[in-house]
Amino acid sequence: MEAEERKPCTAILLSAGQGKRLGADRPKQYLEVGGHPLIAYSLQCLERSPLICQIILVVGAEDIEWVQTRIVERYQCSKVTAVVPGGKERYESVWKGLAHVREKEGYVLIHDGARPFLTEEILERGYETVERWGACVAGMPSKDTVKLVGEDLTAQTTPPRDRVWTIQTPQIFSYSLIFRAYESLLQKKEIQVTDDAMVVEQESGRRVKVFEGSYRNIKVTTAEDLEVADVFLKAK
Ligand SMILES: Nc1ccn([C@@H]2O[C@H](COP(=O)(O)OP(=O)(O)OP(=O)(O)O)[C@@H](O)[C@H]2O)c(=O)n1
Ligand SMILES: C[C@](O)(CO)[C@H](O)COP(=O)(O)O
Repeated sequence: MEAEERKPCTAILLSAGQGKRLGADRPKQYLEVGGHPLIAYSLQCLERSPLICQIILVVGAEDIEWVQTRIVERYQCSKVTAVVPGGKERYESVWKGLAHVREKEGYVLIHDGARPFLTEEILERGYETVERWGACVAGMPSKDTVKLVGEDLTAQTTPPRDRVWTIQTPQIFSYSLIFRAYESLLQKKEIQVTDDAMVVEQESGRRVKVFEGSYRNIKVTTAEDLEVADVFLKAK
């Protein structure tokens, strides 16, 4: 399909986390790895992609100015139309980003700024999937056996491994679906969600399709992940 026939897709790049599990002196997405801040890698991939029309960067309130000059201007990201403050939890940051989407007839792609290895191939696969399903997430088959474990740390059940996928970002939805799902979520008193697909599953009952991400598309969460990211970047 020609690019001009395609619906516009807005990216929300999440960068308002504090990186507590990594415990560096600043949020992990701003640590320099391979000569650039981690956030710069996925940001540049989104900037270059013909599939993305607008980028919304959601950052800590205290980092807005720094991100504007040291990231957006340094990497000449002309698609970034808004650098906005996030919330305490990831879902709050997504909600704040959704308020700045211009193309309400199109798609919204949500990506973790702490996942530096986004590629055009992943974006292509995601876009093709969202065109068919309206809601999709990147994932990969689990290489390990997964067990649900009780509070006493005894194994309770072992789901068949060929049905277990670990879920990544990007997660892509039609704007109306994700906006309504988040609007409904935020009415709740108790909120326990760890990704955007969960919000859609819970609040709309819609099935979310999983498409192939990449085993390289890791999220930098702990210090070991930073070492892995460094190795991947050196191999590039
Ligand atoms: N309130 C939050 C929390 C997370 N994120 C973003 O969501 C992504 C995935 O979150 P995670 O790895 O959990 O990052 P942190 O919240 O920073 O990590 P931690 O839980 O260790 O503090 C990251 O790009 C992070 O910046 C966000 O925008 N707003
Ligand atoms: C959205 C996500 O990256 C999918 O793997 C993940 O759930 C984020 O979780 P975290 O608790 O913010 O690390």
